[in-house]
Amino acid sequence: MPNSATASARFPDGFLWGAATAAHQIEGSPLADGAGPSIWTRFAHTPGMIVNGDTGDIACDHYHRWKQDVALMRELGLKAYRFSTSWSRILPEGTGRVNQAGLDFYSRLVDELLENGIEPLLTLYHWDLPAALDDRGGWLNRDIAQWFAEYGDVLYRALDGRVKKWVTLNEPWVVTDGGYLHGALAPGHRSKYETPIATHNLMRAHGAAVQAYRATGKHEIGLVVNIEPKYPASDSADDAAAVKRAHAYMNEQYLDAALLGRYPPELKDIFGDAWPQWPQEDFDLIRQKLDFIGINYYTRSVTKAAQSYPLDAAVVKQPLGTYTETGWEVFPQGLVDLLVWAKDRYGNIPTYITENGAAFFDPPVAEGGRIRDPLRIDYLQKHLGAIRQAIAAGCDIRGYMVWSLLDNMEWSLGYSKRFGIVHVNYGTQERTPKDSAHYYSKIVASNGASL
Ligand SMILES: OC[C@@H]1[C@@H](O)[C@H](O)[C@@H](O)c2[nH]c(CCc3ccccc3)c[n+]21
Repeated sequence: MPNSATASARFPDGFLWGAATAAHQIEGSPLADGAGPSIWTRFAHTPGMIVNGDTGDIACDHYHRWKQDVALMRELGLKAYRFSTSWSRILPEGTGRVNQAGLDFYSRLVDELLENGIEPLLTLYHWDLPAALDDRGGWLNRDIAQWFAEYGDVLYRALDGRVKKWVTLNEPWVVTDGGYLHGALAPGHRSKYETPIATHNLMRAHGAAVQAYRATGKHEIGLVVNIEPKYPASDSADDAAAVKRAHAYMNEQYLDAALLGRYPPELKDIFGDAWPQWPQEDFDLIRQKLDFIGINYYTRSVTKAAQSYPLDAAVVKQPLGTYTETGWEVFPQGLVDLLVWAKDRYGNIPTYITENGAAFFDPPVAEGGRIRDPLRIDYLQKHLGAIRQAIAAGCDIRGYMVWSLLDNMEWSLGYSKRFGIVHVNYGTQERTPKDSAHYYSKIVASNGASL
């Protein structure tokens, strides 16, 4: 809990306060103006994959309402906006022919952001792989490193300078664990052999895209990972070993590859004969100097040894814990612990909290358009306090992007979970700032002093 030192800590001048979204979750119109389908267009139209049969065909209709959404960000006083571009809007076949209408959409969005004093943070890949590339093996095909670099290069040449903070990948761990091991996310594979291959090609593609940026880009590029602290359920040796495996698998695997040029040794134990030995030149490609990292933090996992694949570990629900609608424990101390861990392991690289937020059941829009979401306000307050503690502990945290600006399509959970600080009525597409939006707006205006 905060002490006199941390309570007096403050957010540094110029701290970048913003909100985050992702293309497939808010845009809708996935095939408009020459865009090609992504694996999420396919996955959502595959019966049984998404709760209630929801799809991203309309979502928040941001593809048409982008100007009003930027005006909303302006009203909230946001300093930055983290969004992702849809690879298959830009390159409908994934490589080769550029769809100018797709590029124009993002160019107009960036100009509108800049005209409203909002800094764009652009994520190249937030899970929506072009279906045409999945047909060619997708993340299982080593050629994807060049395909991804080519895609990045198209955007760098079109937008660098207006966009000064670039992100290659959003959460490679989720892409592989969800898309290739457990199958809950597109492309819905379930293979312990494919998972490490997808991991390695994602990281090779990350490296190739950073290399391509260094050839023409004049600003900053980084990687976004989701990390989740693992705490032992007991002081038994088995639980300690389970924590070690879970921590290596989720928290160390991708940052070690990108920043240290190696995978944690536990991965070989975890995947056994499914863990390939990769050539050194792959790590030379993967390990590229980064200007920053993005950390997406939501919760922690109290972990015990248990029969499970591949970790032989299980999460232990906390009887006295507070949980969100997605079943994640509210545990802000975990953010402090992990930021300090990352500082010590990777040498205090500039860090943005690129996602943090919660889904709670929000009441319907009350008279006068008010939506009371006290649990989300409490969640944000506690986690912003944790960031302030981490800064006081010496972590170089440069900014915070709340997840999410808008209620949106929560992947396989469809529209059943609402993470937005702004409510979306999917029938009318009306946006209504929740109490948490007004709370966050004051935080931004006071650089966290009103926390
Ligand atoms: O689930 C809320 C958000 C998603 O809407 C974002 O697109 C994604 O970047 C994101 N990552 C996480 C944490 C990792 C995670 C994702 C999905 C399922 C379980 C854990 C939470 N979220």
